[in-house]
Amino acid sequence: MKEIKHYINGEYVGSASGKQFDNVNPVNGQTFARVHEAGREEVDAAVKAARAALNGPWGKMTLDERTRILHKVADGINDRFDEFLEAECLDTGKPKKMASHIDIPRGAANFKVFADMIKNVPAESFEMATPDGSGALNYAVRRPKGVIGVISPWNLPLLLMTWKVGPALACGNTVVVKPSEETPTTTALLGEVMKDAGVPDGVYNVVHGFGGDSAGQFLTEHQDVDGFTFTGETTTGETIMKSAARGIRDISLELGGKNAGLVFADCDMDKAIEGTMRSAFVNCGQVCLGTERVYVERSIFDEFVSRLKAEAEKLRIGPPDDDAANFGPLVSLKHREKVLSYYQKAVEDGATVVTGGGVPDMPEQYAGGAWVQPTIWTGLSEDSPVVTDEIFGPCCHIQPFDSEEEAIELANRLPYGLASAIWTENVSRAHRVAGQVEAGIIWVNSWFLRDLRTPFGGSKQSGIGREGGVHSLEFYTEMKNVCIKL
Ligand SMILES: NC(=O)c1ccc[n+]([C@@H]2O[C@H](COP(=O)([O-])OP(=O)(O)OC[C@H]3O[C@@H](n4cnc5c(N)ncnc54)[C@H](O)[C@@H]3O)[C@@H](O)[C@H]2O)c1
Ligand SMILES: O=C/C=C/C=C(\O)C(=O)O
Repeated sequence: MKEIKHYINGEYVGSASGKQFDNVNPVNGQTFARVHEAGREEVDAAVKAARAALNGPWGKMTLDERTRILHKVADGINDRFDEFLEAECLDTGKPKKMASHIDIPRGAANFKVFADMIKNVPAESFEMATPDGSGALNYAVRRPKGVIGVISPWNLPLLLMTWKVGPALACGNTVVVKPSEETPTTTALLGEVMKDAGVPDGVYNVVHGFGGDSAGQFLTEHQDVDGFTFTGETTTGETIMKSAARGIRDISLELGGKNAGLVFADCDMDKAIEGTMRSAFVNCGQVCLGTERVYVERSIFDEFVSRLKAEAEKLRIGPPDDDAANFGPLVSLKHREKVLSYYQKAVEDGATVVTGGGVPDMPEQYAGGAWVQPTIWTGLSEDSPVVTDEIFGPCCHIQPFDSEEEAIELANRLPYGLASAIWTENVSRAHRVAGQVEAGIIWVNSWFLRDLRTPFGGSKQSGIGREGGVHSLEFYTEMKNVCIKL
């Protein structure tokens, strides 16, 4: 069986302990690879390699050389597009059609965009007067933050990992990546691309394993890591924040959400249905920005619900290779248990199940997979856990509202604040509501439309800090002010 090893100092290495875990295909529940689990020893070796590369070849490289190499990394991903696609779909079960449009191209773009950006970022300078009349000049330069610990989730594995590694390397840092235990393959494969592109050994390191009492915890506790960038659940973010506090290390946290879609009667209904369909069901609902709460103005509520139901029932469930399929399994049977527990809870709490609510019948060869039905509910109380907790599944609850004020209040009532989608053709309303919804990312008449130069992140319990554009450069560099007395 295939083995997935750590990538440390430019070499694929196994764990000294011999500990391994299964990599399971969610399409059929079968183990297709064994993954080495890092102990403190491997994590330490990876951090040491990253430190040496930072002080050595990578730190000494010119900006031009570094950015040229990062372009080669992007080209390397594109050259091996089909391998990345195959690997990502084996780990996640997602439709190849989707991964070939979103995950893999963004994996490459994340290197190009930030390599170009770092070359064009201006420096700040201030002239000042001094009592002796000679004056002084201040200028600020950016220096790499150092060794960055990157901890990434399983829902968009390559996209979300490179979203951090791209800018981190562009800024001259070195990294130790701990991908999700569910989806280690593309992060491992990227090591080969790094090597071929001429990235010096030790710049990009990968350690595999779980979170608590495993590679994730060992990495965040390692005192020679200068900062952590994490995407995942809010509770994990809290744990990482505590570890990072020791030694005063910086953090960037992109966390969970329970995002609201607000659909006004003056919307273009076709657009609102198409966008809400994607935001609730794409990637089997496993997108942090997804809409699990839909609020619809009462006069169009019935029409909206019946149209969304009709569209959800047209989703084609199937494995990654099925070109007609646009809906894959959840990432794992364990995650399906969690999602199904909310499906059950919705019924207990008195929901009307508009569609779905269970497990689809699948052909024999897929019977062991993590399949679940796309599900829509109405009629729940706003206090039901189904409406307040992030489920991270292909489901949404639709609730009517009567006024703009009420819609905003409903959107803002939870402690999360990641994203929101507003559907209206009234431009004044669009600006007004966008200004009042408490979220880091607002889309009007669209969803998941991404310009990588824009600030990306969550407010409230959905995160700390922003990545994207110059905001990534802020996190991945230290500003140093030099004051010269003239
Ligand atoms: N805000 C965003 O941009 C964004 C994007 C994608 C996903 N998410 C969130 O991610 C979650 C789904 O991903 P997940 O289930 O993989 O999240 P998770 O928090 O369970 O795991 C994420 C990563 O953290 C590691 N980890 C877990 N416990 C750890 C610990 N104690 N110390 C160090 N590392 C630890 C895991 O092994 C994994 O690599 C959802 O909550 C989703 O909203 C947020
Ligand atoms: O699941 C969450 C999706 C996050 C997307 C990004 O971080 C991005 O598009 O850069």
